[in-house]
Amino acid sequence: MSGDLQRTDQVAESGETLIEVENLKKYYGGGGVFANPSVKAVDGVSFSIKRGETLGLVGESGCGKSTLGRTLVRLEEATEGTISFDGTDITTLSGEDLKDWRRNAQMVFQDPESSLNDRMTVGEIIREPLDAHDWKTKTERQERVLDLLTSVGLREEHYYRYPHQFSGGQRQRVGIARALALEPEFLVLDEPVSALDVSVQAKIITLLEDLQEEFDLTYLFIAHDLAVVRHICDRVAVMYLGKIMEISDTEAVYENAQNPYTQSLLSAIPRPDPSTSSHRITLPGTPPSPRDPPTGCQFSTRCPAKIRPEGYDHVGEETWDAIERFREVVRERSRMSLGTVDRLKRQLGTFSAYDDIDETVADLFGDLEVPADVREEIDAAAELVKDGRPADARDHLGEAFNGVCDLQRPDFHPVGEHEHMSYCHRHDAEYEDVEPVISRRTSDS
Ligand SMILES: Nc1ncnc2c1ncn2[C@@H]1O[C@H](COP(=O)(O)OP(=O)(O)OP(=O)(O)O)[C@@H](O)[C@H]1O
Repeated sequence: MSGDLQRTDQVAESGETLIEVENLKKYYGGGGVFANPSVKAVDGVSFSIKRGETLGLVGESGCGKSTLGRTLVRLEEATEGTISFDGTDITTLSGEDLKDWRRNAQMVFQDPESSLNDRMTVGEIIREPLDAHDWKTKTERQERVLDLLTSVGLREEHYYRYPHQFSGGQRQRVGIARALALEPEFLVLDEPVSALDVSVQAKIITLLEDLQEEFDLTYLFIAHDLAVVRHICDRVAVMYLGKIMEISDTEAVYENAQNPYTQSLLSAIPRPDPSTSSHRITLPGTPPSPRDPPTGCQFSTRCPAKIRPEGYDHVGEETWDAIERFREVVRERSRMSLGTVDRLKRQLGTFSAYDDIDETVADLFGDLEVPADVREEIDAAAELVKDGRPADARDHLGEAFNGVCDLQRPDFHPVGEHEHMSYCHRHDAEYEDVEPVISRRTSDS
């Protein structure tokens, strides 16, 4: 861990920004009268990466990590926003300018199995980008490939072998050598070790760290594995449904998370020191579809610290929790056509047992004390569902129970030293802080 701290200090000392991302969006599809709504894979993110640092990007599957990484290296066109690389907005580059810039930013993919062309030798694979960019002479390219093979811990004689003759770890070394061929400054490492055995993972991580030092590289490190991220990254960004929820120095995020989503993610990791306080937070339901994200905070449908609207102080925590779950059921019903009911029931897991809405209501509220005003709204919504109008039921519940988290996008608030930022309404002075709310709600359950 001391090595990590040292590295953070070095980066902080240099402090020069290499990449500055402003309000970046990447939407897929949409457009046209009959098209489905677009998939909002990345939905307005802003952050920067300093030269020489490793920024980790974590979050559940489908939250937009790969799309963000691919957009940063222009494998995807941004829908909106800017990516300034060393002061130049690269979202508008085209032709020769784009080709020239591409040398600077490369990507290493998760699956070394499928990302390497099995009909080419390892040497050809690594040489390909050099050929494509007409890099120096043929002999110099050959020499460059031999140097790269050594740099990534392979041997010169591997030049004439084929990827299928290699182990997963060796193939990933080839992928890394190829990414380094044109001497880039920036690498997006998209789950570079997730497909490898644990013992091999450590070797590849060490290699990436050594290469970073040797070639002065800047990394965006995308990962599911929070332990790996903690080890290798100087700073971490936490993503949910296309949005960055929190970003700061790695230790600040792991030891002093401010955002309810980050706290939920981290609460799932067993802590080495059981004496430190932590609450296990179990998130209800599944993330909403990026085609139909919530109007307010992206995390509002599952947030353990969600702000209640005024006028409901008389409702107990458990009853309020049941209201939120009921809203989730109705929301899901409003999204599906009748033909997809069965598929949805299977997907919804805990909600799958509820064949009709009365049973759902009985199951969620049966044992609870439900004030009359709440009961009235729930019953009215249940009637609308029975009438085959789940969208009206959803709107009815919205009018009754929507609060600021449902209705408004939060700001990205500074929440501590080292440019620690978090996306949550609770950082507004008028609301109670995240921590006491979560500890109260999780100790009640
Ligand atoms: N080419 C595409 N066309 C349409 N939708 C896409 C496309 N690529 C990704 N998506 C959608 O965008 C969303 C974000 O996907 P993305 O792969 O970026 O997430 P991720 O966090 O990297 O997930 P994973 O960890 O599983 O790779 C998902 O809903 C995905 O289905």
